Amino acid sequence: MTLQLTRPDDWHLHLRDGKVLADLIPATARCFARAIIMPNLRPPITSTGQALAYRERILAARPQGLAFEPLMTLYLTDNTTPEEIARARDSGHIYAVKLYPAGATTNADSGVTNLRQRYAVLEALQEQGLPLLVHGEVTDPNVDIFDREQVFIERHLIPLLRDFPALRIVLEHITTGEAVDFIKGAPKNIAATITPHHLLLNRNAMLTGGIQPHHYCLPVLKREKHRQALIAAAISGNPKFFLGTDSAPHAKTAKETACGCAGIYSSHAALELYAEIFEGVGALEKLEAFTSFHGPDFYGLPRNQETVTLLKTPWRVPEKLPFGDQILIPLRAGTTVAWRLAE
Ligand SMILES: NC(=O)N[C@@H](CC(=O)O)C(=O)O
Ligand SMILES: [Zn+2]
Ligand SMILES: [Zn+2]
Repeated sequence: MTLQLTRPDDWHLHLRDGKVLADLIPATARCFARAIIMPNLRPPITSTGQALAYRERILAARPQGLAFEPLMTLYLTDNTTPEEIARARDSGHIYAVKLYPAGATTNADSGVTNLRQRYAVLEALQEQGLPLLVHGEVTDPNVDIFDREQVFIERHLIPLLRDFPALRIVLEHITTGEAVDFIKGAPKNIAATITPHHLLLNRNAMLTGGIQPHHYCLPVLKREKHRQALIAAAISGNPKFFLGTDSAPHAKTAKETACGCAGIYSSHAALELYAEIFEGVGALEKLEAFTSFHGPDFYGLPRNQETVTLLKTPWRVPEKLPFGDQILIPLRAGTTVAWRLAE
């Protein structure tokens, strides 16, 4: 059995920087034509100049003969100016601005401390037509970690929509039924990405049989009923939901330690795993729109012209992958994946 799809794009990717770029890019470039490159480096990508330099480093590490195009983003801080947003827009290479509530996730300590004080910059985004990508979790220590997405929607996202009705917003890596319902009911300038891991796993995968650090990510995995709601959204054909892997590699040593960091690496098998999920619920005919149409349509970019082919050829995911001087443990390490991308 084979499946032909318009070449997809990854609308949420962490490529990191430095030596590891050369290890990471091939897995994405073999499959995806473009990817939104998240800016949460250390230090973060906060200026147009930094984003353009980072883009050059990515292009330099790109394997020969692969046409992969990185779509750059800026990291919103308390110091981002409206002028920087205009510069970003004019550069032609920056496609969005990322909001990390300060401290919400990996490398988010330079994030926004008070959204209400950033209204001049949000105004500029709305005017320039650049989407705001949101890590949608509150950091309030009094809010249970499993509720942080839902509370973010109530406290921050709903007021944001009201105050900036023309701003395009992507609620990244949604994890709850509440987020699905919110997105479905929101105006058409609001969309969401869904990761393979949140479609495949519930929180048992992180907390049974001993703690499973390679299944720890943010927003944290949720209950089964939320996973079911995400699957229903992904296969619904609703153009507000599209592919974003949030593939977020960390060295094995940084995951398998006290205070291990958040992030799951999936680029090595991302499209294959989405196919597995859609096939599992008898919805393969809905896969292409989710992987290849809804994202570019939302961003106002052309859909890709070429196609990719998935073969029903089971293969075994390696136990580990190279990551600069270190190694990383990929999602589904050592297990079989049913679909394989044709070379
Ligand atoms: N998703 C994660 O758990 N981690 C991401 C950051 C993010 O996307 O929130 C990372 O950069 O490692
Ligand atoms: Zn995030
Ligand atoms: Zn991410």
